[in-house]
Amino acid sequence: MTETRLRTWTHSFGYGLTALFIFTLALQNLRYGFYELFYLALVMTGLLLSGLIYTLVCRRQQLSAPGHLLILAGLNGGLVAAILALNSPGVTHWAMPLLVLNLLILPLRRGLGLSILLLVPVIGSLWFSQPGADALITTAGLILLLVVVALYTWHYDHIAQSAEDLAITDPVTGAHNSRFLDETLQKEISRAIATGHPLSVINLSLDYADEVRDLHGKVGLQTLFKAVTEHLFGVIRAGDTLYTLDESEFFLILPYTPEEGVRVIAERIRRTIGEHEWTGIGRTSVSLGCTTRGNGDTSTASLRNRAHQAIHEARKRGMDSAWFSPGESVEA
Ligand SMILES: Nc1nc2c(ncn2[C@@H]2O[C@H](COP(=O)(O)OP(=O)(O)OP(=O)(O)O)[C@@H](O)[C@H]2O)c(=O)[nH]1
Repeated sequence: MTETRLRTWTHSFGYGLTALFIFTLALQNLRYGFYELFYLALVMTGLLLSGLIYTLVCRRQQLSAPGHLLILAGLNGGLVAAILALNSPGVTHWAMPLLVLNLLILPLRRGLGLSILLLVPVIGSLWFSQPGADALITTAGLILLLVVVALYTWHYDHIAQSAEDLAITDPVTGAHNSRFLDETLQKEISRAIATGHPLSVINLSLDYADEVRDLHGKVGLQTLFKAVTEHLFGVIRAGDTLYTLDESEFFLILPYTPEEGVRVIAERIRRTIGEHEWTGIGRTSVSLGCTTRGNGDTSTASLRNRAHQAIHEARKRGMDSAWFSPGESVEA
């Protein structure tokens, strides 16, 4: 299940169950003749149902739907106004489902902020209208509920972020993986088209990887691969992104980098890798295929293929070299 769909389900259940709960309170207050509370609960039920409808209408933009903040601010504000106006101690308990709903639906910081804004007047009115011991127990209950739900939300966000990082990261090298390459490259191509800035890429391959594997085993090759990854992270500048494709191939996306720039950085990478003494391996070298986006390049495939072919050209020239293939240009 995607995050968007999961959120649509949880938001719908959250609004739906809270609406049912508050509507039950409305009926109970009607039965006992507390008409002000009955109308308050009815308005809240209406707002909760509008939240449910909004969730279903915006189900494709659930992660960024701004209307939830308005609906929840209305619910929280309405309850605070009612607590202050009605002076009815029982109403403070209605804050409990709202605290949970704020944190279930809004991003953690906003949910926490809104809940604290709700809790301050609720707790104030408790201490004003109830005996100290009762107020203390209810205050402790409300704060405990807020802390537990906030911690749970934080924990969920943390796990979701880790899962997302794992999905786009190579577990051996810590660089991004090939799955994330096309997604990022397409975004960078669109950005380059929109802004007119140059975009270059480098496909980079370890020379003699098979020989390294035969001599030092799979572990030796992996160690070298990891060390070269770290070296590359140290050479490239902020904004460049590095991807590891298989156990001997890398890809670099270099935004805002023209042909002269990619030639400079490719040569720097080739030279520094060739000069380095690699622990357990000794000397090694790389072949690099570079290209810069031409105005005919609108897809990731054209840039990736051209950079890949440029590596073959570099290898034909005897390894340890960089080859640049110019981009495709079309008449405007
Ligand atoms: N994307 C990218 N381009 C680089 C990098 N290093 C050099 N370049 C390109 O090569 C050009 C010349 O780089 P340098 O020889 O380091 O000269 P520089 O004047 O210090 O470069 P900057 O101040 O980084 O622009 C830069 O303008 C960039 O286009 C790098 O790490 N990443």
